[in-house]
Amino acid sequence: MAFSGAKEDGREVKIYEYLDELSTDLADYISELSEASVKERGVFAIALSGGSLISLIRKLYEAPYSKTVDWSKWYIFWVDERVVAKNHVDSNYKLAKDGFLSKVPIVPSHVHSINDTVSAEKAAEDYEFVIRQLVRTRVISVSDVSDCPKFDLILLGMGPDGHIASLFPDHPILDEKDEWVTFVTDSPKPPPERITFTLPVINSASNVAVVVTGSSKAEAAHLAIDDVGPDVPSSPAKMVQPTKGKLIWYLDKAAASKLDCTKCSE
Ligand SMILES: O=C(O)[C@H](O)[C@@H](O)[C@H](O)[C@H](O)COP(=O)(O)O
Repeated sequence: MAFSGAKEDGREVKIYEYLDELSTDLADYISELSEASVKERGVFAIALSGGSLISLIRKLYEAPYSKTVDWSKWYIFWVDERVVAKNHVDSNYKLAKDGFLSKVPIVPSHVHSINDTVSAEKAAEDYEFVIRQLVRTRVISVSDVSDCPKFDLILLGMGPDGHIASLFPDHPILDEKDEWVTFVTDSPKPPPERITFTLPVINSASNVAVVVTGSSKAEAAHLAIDDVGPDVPSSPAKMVQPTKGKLIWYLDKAAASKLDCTKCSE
């Protein structure tokens, strides 16, 4: 690892020279959280994003994790999903299924994808309903500071504009306080129709990891992580501030190249 540092607010920033190293560390981190959560609650509720994240968690289906992780206790959710059929090339479910879920023995009934036969609005409503049922049975824990679900782990990617999940800069849903899952029909990143967890849900998680690679994300990473003052473009990624949970940024050197830290280029 090139650099790992903790910020005053408890956030951790990890920067890697090689993607392979980042992927191994990420797999270590996820398997440790899974073990701790299974020990404490008997289950592990994890929410995935789309994009490059899925290939960056690939080490999880290799040894030793493929054998040591208790896959039967995993429950899978999506932080955001594109409103397309599950077999569509744009589907985050398909991406995760082809690139991860089909390679590990997760119980099919523990995989909670969206209803792909309805409108974005209805899909968001249905997904929130599913999550509410699972909060009731404590498959998903509940936050003791908000009434929000408390996922054991939320994995996020970030776009070059600083978006996370399907929460885009300056979009009114960044202010959503009541819904757990909402929808957009005007996403600047195609496809336009998506459902997404809201910030209160993301910030109620026990653990959040933002995994970012590539130089196109360097400026957005700087704006989200560094103390840049108020007069800067809106950054949804900067609004990821778990109330009680732990936040870790996993960056490669290119994505970290504009961070204000002296040791980052070591
Ligand atoms: O469905 C989506 O589009 C994603 O969930 C989205 O939030 C993604 O995580 C970022 O856009 C980063 O994607 P990349 O890592 O591929 O740049």
